[in-house]
This record gives sequence, C-alpha cells and structure tokens, in this order.
Amino acid sequence: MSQVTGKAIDWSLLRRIMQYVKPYNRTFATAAFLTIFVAIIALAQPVLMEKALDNYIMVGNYNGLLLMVTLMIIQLAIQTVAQYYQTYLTNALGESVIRDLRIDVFNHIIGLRLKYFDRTPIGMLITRTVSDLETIADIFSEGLISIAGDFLLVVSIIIYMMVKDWRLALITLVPIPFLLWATYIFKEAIKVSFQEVRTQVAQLNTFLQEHISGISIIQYFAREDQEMRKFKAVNLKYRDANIRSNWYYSIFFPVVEIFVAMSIALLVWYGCKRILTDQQMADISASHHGITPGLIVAFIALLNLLFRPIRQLADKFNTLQMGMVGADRIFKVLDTDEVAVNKGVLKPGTLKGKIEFDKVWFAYNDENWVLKNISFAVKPGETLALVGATGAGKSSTINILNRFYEIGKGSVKVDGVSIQDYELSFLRSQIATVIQDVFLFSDTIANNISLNNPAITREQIVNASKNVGAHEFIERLPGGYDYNVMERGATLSAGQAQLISFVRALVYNPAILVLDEATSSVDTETELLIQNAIDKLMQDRTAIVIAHRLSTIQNADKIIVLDHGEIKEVGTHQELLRIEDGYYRKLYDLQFNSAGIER
Ligand SMILES: Nc1ncnc2c1ncn2[C@@H]1O[C@H](COP(=O)(O)OP(=O)(O)OP(=O)(O)O)[C@@H](O)[C@H]1O
Repeated sequence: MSQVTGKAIDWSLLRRIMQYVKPYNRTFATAAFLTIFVAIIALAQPVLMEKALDNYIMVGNYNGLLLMVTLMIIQLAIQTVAQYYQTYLTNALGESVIRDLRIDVFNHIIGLRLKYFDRTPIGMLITRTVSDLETIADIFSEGLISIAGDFLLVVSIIIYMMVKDWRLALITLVPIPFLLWATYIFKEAIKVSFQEVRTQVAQLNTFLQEHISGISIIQYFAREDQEMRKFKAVNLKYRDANIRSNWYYSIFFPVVEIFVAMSIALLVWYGCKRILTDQQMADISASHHGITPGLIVAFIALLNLLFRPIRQLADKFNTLQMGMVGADRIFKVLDTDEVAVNKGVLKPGTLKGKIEFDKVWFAYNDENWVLKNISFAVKPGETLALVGATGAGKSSTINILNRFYEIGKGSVKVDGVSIQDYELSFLRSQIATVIQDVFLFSDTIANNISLNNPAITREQIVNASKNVGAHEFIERLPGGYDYNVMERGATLSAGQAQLISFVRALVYNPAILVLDEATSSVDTETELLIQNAIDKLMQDRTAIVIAHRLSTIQNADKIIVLDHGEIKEVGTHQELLRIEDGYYRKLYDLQFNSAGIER
C-alpha cells in the first residue's frame, strides 16, 4: 500500500500534481474564486429570510416583503449560475490535468526497457493509466477546491451566527463536535471498506481479463463449470465488499440527521425561551434588542447550510485520499528510470551490416549468465543461423543486438562501431526483427505493415507484399489492404500473419534482418510461400536467423550451435555434420532425421 495511507494530504505529492495545473492556472483561479463566491452568496439566503420576517412580515409591510422575495430569487439565480460554472470548471480542470498526465505516463511507458515489462503485469500498467488517473481528476472535481469551499462556508456560517448572537450560536452548535467525531469514525471505516472494494474490483478485472484471453483453453478442456464456480466466488466477494461499504453509509446518514434534529431542537428551545424572557426584559428596558423569530428561522436555514458540507466531509476526504494514493502510484511509474540509455549520436546514412560479437557475456538478472563468452562475426550479406535446444540463449543473442537488453561484458559491433555509439532509433531502424509471435494491431493491413510511417507509400507496401508473396491473399480480403485485422490477428491464419510480418520487415528495407523462424506448422502451400518470403527477405542483407527450417540451415553461411549460453560448434551445415558425436549432428538427427529427411 502507498506511503500516503493515513494522510489525506501529502503536500509534496500535491505540489507535484500542481505542476500539471500550471497550464490551466486561469481556470484554477476562476474555479477557486467561484468557490469562495458561492460560499459567501449562500449566506445571503438566511440573512434575507431574517430581514423578511422581522422587518416586513411582522409589521405587515407587503411591498418590503416583495422586495425581499425578489432579492432572494436573484440571489438564487446568481448562486445557481456560479455553482454551475464552478462545477464545470473544476471538472474540466481535473480532466485536463489527467489528460496531460496520461500522455506523460504513456510516453514514459513506451520508452521503458523490456526488462521492466518482464516483471510488470500489463493489467497493472493499464490500471495506472486509466483508473488510477481518474482518481486524480476527482481531487479537483470533488476534493481540494470543494473541501476548501465547504470549509469557508462552515467558518463563515459559524462567525455569522456568533456575531448575531453568540450564546444562541454556542448552544445550537453543541452537537457539532460530536458530529465531527462521528464523521471521523465513519471516514476511517469507509476508508478501509473502500480499499476492500478496490481490491475486489482488481480481482474481478484480473479474473475476467485472464479468462476471456484464455477462453480457448477453458473451452478446449471443458473447464467452464469450474471456472464459473470460481467466478461466482470472486463476484460474491465483490458484492459483499460493496454491501459493507454501503452499510456504513446507511448508518452514518441517519446519525447525521439525529444531530441536525438535536441542533434544531436546542435552537428552538433556547431561542424561544430567550424570546420569552427578552419580552419581559423589553418591558423593563425599551432599547433592548433580543432574539427575533426571524433570527430563529435564519438560524434553522444556516444550520441546514452548515450540516450539508459536514455530512459530505468524510466522503470528500476519502476522495482526496484516493486521489493521493492514485497520484503516488502514477508518479512511481513516471519515476521508473529503466529507460534505454541513448547516449549514442552516430547516424550514418545506412549500414553495411557487418556484425561482430566479441567475448559477450549477458544476464537478465545479476550474474546469472545466459550468454557466456560469445564471439562471432558475420560479414555483410551473410546469413548466420543460430541453433540449439530450448533455453540455449538464441533469443537472448538477437535481443542484445538491437539493444532490447544491455550486455554485461564484452562488445557488440555493427560495421566496426559499438552498438552503443549509434543513436538508438537509428540502430533499430537498421535492424528489422521478425519474431515468432506475430503481433498485429487492430488496424488496417496497410497500417500494420507501415506501422503508420507516413514515409512508406501504398506503392511500396504493395510492392513489398508482391515480393513476399502476400499480395494475393491480401487482395482477397474484404477491402484488401484496408481490411481491419482484429486484435492479435485473430481473423488471419498463423501463416498469413507471418507473411504480413515479413512484408513489414521488407518495407523498412533494413541492413540487417533478425528472424526467429516460426516452429508452428502450416500447410504445404503456405510453407512454400513462407520459404520464398524468407529467401527474399535475406537477399542482399545480413541475416541472423534462429533457424528451424532445414533449408534455412543448409543455406546459411555459418551455423552457431548454442548450448546453455555457450558456443559449442561453428561451421557450415556440411562441416558440422562431419563432426562425429557433435552437438549439431545429434540435434540434426533428432530434429530432422526422425522426420525421415535425407541429409
Ligand atoms: N526476460 C527474461 N528474463 C529472465 N530470464 C530470461 C528471460 N528470457 C529468457 N530468459 C532465460 O534466459 C535463458 C535463455 O533463453 P532464450 O530465450 O535466449 O533461449 P532460446 O534458446 O531462445 O530458447 P527457445 O528456443 O525456447 O526460444 C533461459 O534460461 C531463459 O529462462
């Protein structure tokens, strides 16, 4: 839980949030002014009531009464308009602040290193950028300004009452400390129950997200009933948490009503008693001014004005506190400094594609070396195939070339220059990476290929597709290149999605191609298409391929056999096959010979 728990206002956090208010300083100032204005103008109503009763009704002055009623209507109209603008502006302010913050958060997240995402659940980041941010908007719409306005109103009412008649005011306000105490207890109780509700919402969200994403597993294994039972349990907990929190409300509001009634009872009792005694005194001294019926009516109206904000105080403090917790969480994401270091400045026009790994050591965590002392060189235009058992370090090798992860020791050079000396986006623009798990955005085929790069024309897209052999099937889709693929390419076959990812790589015309060949089997026709596409992709450029296809391996200029992060063998297909008892030979026999393929 956050450090701000227990404190409604964390000033350093608030200062940071206020930085985001700066562009909207005028809106903030206007909203603050209107809040003060509304608090003060609200007081006019009881004052006018008192005057109407004492000065006009009691003496039967109809015209005077009419004037008072007119004034009350004008006051109400002004108050309504001011209140409208105040609510509108505070909401607009909150929404503008969170829009800017959300941009900052997203901008920060997309720049973070992959390492951060390895241990941060996606759901958590979505919660941060959506619901946690909403709580910050509430700081403005329901929290800060509104609490300040309420506070001002309460203080003004109390001062006004004291000035009018301090003894009557004191007696009437006797229940207030008790009410504040009850409010405090309520606030604490509701805080705990709110947190419980939020925990349960998160559980419900996670459950739904996971089960809808993994629906095929549930249906393949016919687990619907069991999962339904689990869902019912999660759903029940959520309901119970909500009921508990509502229960506190159903207790608190009647309690407030009792205090209001007590205040009014005290007011009427003491006020009327005073009116009676004052009348006797007035008989003695004609100049005596005491309590009037108008004052009692005004006090009743004032009490109503006074209790309304106190009744909402607990809620507002909680909103404020939730906002602070949300802000704290969001700033933690913003403070994550796991961004790729981009100190390189070199941006030569294009690269030739010479790759050198020199005594490279790499670990994802601490010194758990995943790659150990790896050295190899690939000449421009050559193809290097990486083979090895699962977990041998093949993906890790390609992930350090485009600096998704940083190496621990040694050096990686492209065209004789350390990859750290290149400007990062330039380096990545020169290396096209095609991974097995093809991701397609829910956008058109064309945009999925160009990735919305305006420099890539439709003609280039079509040419690349023709080159790769994807054009025919794209043309057959409804709308062709403007066909909108569903999230994760659910409406395209695995082979088709692969082909799209090849077109994507080709259209960027990289100097180096990094390819993780898909292991999933496709039909013979698609297999042929893919094979052709890979040949096209590798033409005239350096390629590092995590190879699963026999043809890729056979045609590679060099094959590196990795085992537990170490290079075991290097050579061409034929050279490696000649090593009796060699790793490659064994791997080859296991993978290909069992399928009856000739050497
Ligand atoms: N993001 C990560 N964080 C921590 N460890 C990782 C990460 N990715 C891989 N590893 C570990 O690094 C080692 C090498 O993994 P790598 O993915 O490079 O192997 P691979 O040869 O590509 O395997 P496969 O053929 O199964 O894809 C494995 O032990 C793996 O558990």
